Amino acid sequence: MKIVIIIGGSVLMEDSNPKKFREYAKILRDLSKDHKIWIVIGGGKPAREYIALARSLGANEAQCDDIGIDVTRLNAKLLKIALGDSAYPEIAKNFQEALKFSESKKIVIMGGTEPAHSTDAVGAILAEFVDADILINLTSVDGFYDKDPKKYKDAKFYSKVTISKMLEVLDNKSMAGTYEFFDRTALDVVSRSKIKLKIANGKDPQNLLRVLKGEVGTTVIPK
Ligand SMILES: Nc1ncnc2c1ncn2[C@@H]1O[C@H](COP(=O)(O)OP(=O)(O)OP(=O)(O)O)[C@@H](O)[C@H]1O
Ligand SMILES: O=c1ccn([C@@H]2O[C@H](COP(=O)(O)O)[C@@H](O)[C@H]2O)c(=O)[nH]1
Repeated sequence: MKIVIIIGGSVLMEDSNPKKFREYAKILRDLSKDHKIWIVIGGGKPAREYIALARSLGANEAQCDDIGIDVTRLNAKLLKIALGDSAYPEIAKNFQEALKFSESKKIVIMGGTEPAHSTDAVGAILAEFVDADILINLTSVDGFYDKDPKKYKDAKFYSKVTISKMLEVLDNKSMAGTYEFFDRTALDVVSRSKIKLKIANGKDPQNLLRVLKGEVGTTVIPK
């Protein structure tokens, strides 16, 4: 299978813990023996901090996004180091490179590409570009809820959800560093190409294997 995996910065950069990187590296190495793997890494807290500082120094939104992209690529380099020989030695800067690098049979890693969307959109476009069989988004919550579960204790979990329901519920902001959960550009791409998308909690790296078996997370129905 061709698998594109988005690992949120909220997951990988949560506590600057090398154990998390090593655990992911082991699972990804094993998976790559049987599947073609592309990884997209988000920015997390470090990206928000850099963006906030840039904004307070007078940067415009595109410049703030550009700073965010740099941080996602820095995070991507950390995973590349953890993966060692199993990873392609360069971080892909665009989709053409991601496809070309995958001819090496190594795991290909990306961060952001250009301003005005999040790494969720990068993952969705990459999945479209390489004709992936599945797109997996590993984030800091168990999947989609009818409202933000970090703000509302009574939020209801959805094991299956349509894109139109997600668009109804999500408050999709479009300022640098504020794209939450799964951004609108990403949802549009998933919808137009009917990409098989699953969203799960990546804080436990083993969930990557569980989500592939359909044991955890939310399955997004492209309607
Ligand atoms: N309806 C919802 N269902 C689930 N989570 C939601 C919802 N609305 C808002 N959220 C919030 O979305 C957040 C998940 O996105 P977040 O931007 O934190 O992570 P990420 O994309 O995994 O990482 P990063 O953006 O840091 O790379 C969670 O913090 C959650 O509280
Ligand atoms: O292709 C991209 C990817 C990211 N950005 C900017 O970086 C931050 C951090 O990425 P997250 O996916 O939110 O972790 C994002 O909020 C954007 O400001 C971008 O512009 N383009």
